[in-house]
Amino acid sequence: MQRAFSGTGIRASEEPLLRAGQGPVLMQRAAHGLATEVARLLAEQRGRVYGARIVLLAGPGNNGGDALYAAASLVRRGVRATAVLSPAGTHEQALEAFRRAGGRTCTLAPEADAVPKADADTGSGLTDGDGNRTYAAIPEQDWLAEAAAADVLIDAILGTGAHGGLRAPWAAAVRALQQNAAAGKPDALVKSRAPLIVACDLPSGVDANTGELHEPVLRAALTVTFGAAKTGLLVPPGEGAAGRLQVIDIGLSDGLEDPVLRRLDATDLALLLPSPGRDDQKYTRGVLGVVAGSGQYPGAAQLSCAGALACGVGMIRYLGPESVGALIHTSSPEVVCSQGSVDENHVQAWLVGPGIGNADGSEAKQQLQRCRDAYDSGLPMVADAGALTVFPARSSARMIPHVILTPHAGELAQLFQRLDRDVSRTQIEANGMRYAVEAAKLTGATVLLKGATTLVASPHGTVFSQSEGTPWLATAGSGDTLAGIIGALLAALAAQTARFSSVGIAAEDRWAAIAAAGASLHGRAGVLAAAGGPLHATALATAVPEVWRNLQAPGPVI
Ligand SMILES: NC(=O)C1=CN([C@@H]2O[C@H](COP(=O)(O)OP(=O)(O)OC[C@H]3O[C@@H](n4cnc5c(N)ncnc54)[C@H](O)[C@@H]3O)[C@@H](O)[C@H]2O)[C@@H](O)CC1
Ligand SMILES: Nc1ncnc2c1ncn2[C@@H]1O[C@H](COP(=O)(O)OP(=O)(O)O)[C@@H](O)[C@H]1O
Ligand SMILES: [K+]
Repeated sequence: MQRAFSGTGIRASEEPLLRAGQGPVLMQRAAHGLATEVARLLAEQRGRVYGARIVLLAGPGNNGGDALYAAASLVRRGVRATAVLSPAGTHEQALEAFRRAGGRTCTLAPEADAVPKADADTGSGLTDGDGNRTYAAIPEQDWLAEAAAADVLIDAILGTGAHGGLRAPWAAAVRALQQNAAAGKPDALVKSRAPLIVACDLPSGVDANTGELHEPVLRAALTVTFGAAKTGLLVPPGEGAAGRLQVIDIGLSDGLEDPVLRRLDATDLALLLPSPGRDDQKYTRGVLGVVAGSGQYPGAAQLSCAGALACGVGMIRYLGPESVGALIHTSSPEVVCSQGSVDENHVQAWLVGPGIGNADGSEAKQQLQRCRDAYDSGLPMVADAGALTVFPARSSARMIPHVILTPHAGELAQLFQRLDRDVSRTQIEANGMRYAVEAAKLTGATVLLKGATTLVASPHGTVFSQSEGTPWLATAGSGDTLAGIIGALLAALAAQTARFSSVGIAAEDRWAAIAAAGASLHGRAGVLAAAGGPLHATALATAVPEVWRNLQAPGPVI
């Protein structure tokens, strides 16, 4: 399981080491990790490290220091490196090491434009191996051209010491880089693509604690982060700016306290996903009741049932209009369909809401009543789509973590409105974690906020984040399938607390873990079904069993 910590938490864990004079050692470990990852990237892209070109944007703090030390070691491997320095100052020892190695520098002008000044005491670009001036400066303005021609651009302007977004002159410098990239520079004759951006510790402008973006932010292909993952790198929208995440161990693990969030990995899924035992029969494996679909949206019911069936649910009891039941029977004859009431159906969990419509007709009213009855039954429940418009009706002082709400950002904004809290979709998209956590606290329910990174907040404060999917999942019916997957896992796993404790998840957090496992399976199924190309929701359920099989850890060879 991957764990993420707040930037402040990670800094606190560094404190005792810093007091013990270990700061330089930590920085060397960080720099070594960064240099190794950049070298790996260069080797992948170019076939070799020697002769590559990098530009680093080195801010005034330790973040810039990390990158300067890393670049110094890359220069010693034959990389041509140019550091753009902050007028506010630079980590002196790291700069010295960089210059000694033969790195080139220029310093941004303090005013709010991107025009840099060549370092005052250089000019001619000379280097000498043993004198004081062991570096060369680059002429004014040239750093932008140098950046465009580079193989890798290292963003080391701000790290965990950042307060807010980039200020002048860095903000202007980053905007200038972005404008160049948008205008199609660099010259295609020289280089076929823009430099790969590597963020040192985190992309500058991403809030390490919340994942909020303070623009301008350079979108990284790779983020090399030190000590542990910062929360902001595993939640939206920060994760989208960070690219691939590589965590470098710098020896902080002893000081790290409770993580802010967790991410289930393939091993966790293999341990958590249910598999039938010899003595099982269909009722013990979990029966899922489904209240979904309407004359207007029959497909949502079919997709939800298909998602649940793909997870090997013991049985589905479907409640809804006869016409929808007939359709479900055609695509999934194993589903038991009726028009009965919730009370008449014995199940382990309910999935309510996909495609029930919001019209006032008697059919929709009946479905909404079934949703309420399912809630009143006190059984574990997934409330999706249409059910989110009636539930929860009021802010609840009760803890109901067994109720899993699955809104996307727009639906969460509506939910907040019903709770007399004015939060817009845009605000939720800018800081998903804050609002998922707040919604879980307000409702007492488990809240799964859908998106490229899906967050699951338990009302007890635990947060999971999953991001295995593909943008191809943004297609109609994808969410219905997800609801079915989570419903099936809920029916099978709700009572199996031991399974969760075996992977370090408290019993009270198992509802959130079930939702997170569902999101992970759904994302993986999306990647498999899309295979790099388009995806339609029906293909998702079909892909789930193969994803599941691939997750199972190989058994012992007897
Ligand atoms: N503390 C440690 O023991 C270690 C720190 N490491 C590195 O050090 C970084 C943290 O270093 P620092 O605490 O020096 O902080 P930063 O390097 O993030 O930057 C702090 C400096 O930036 C300025 N600044 C803050 N916000 C700004 C803004 N919005 N616009 C412009 N300037 C701004 C501050 O005035 C300060 O001078 C980590 O991200 C990591 O890269 C690593 O070397 C590992 C060990
Ligand atoms: N850009 C994206 N990248 C990865 N997954 C996405 C992206 N956009 C949406 N998804 C996922 O696709 C699903 C869409 O659900 P939803 O919006 O409810 O669709 P629908 O209501 O049409 O079924 C969610 O699981 C969400 O996490
Ligand atoms: K950075």
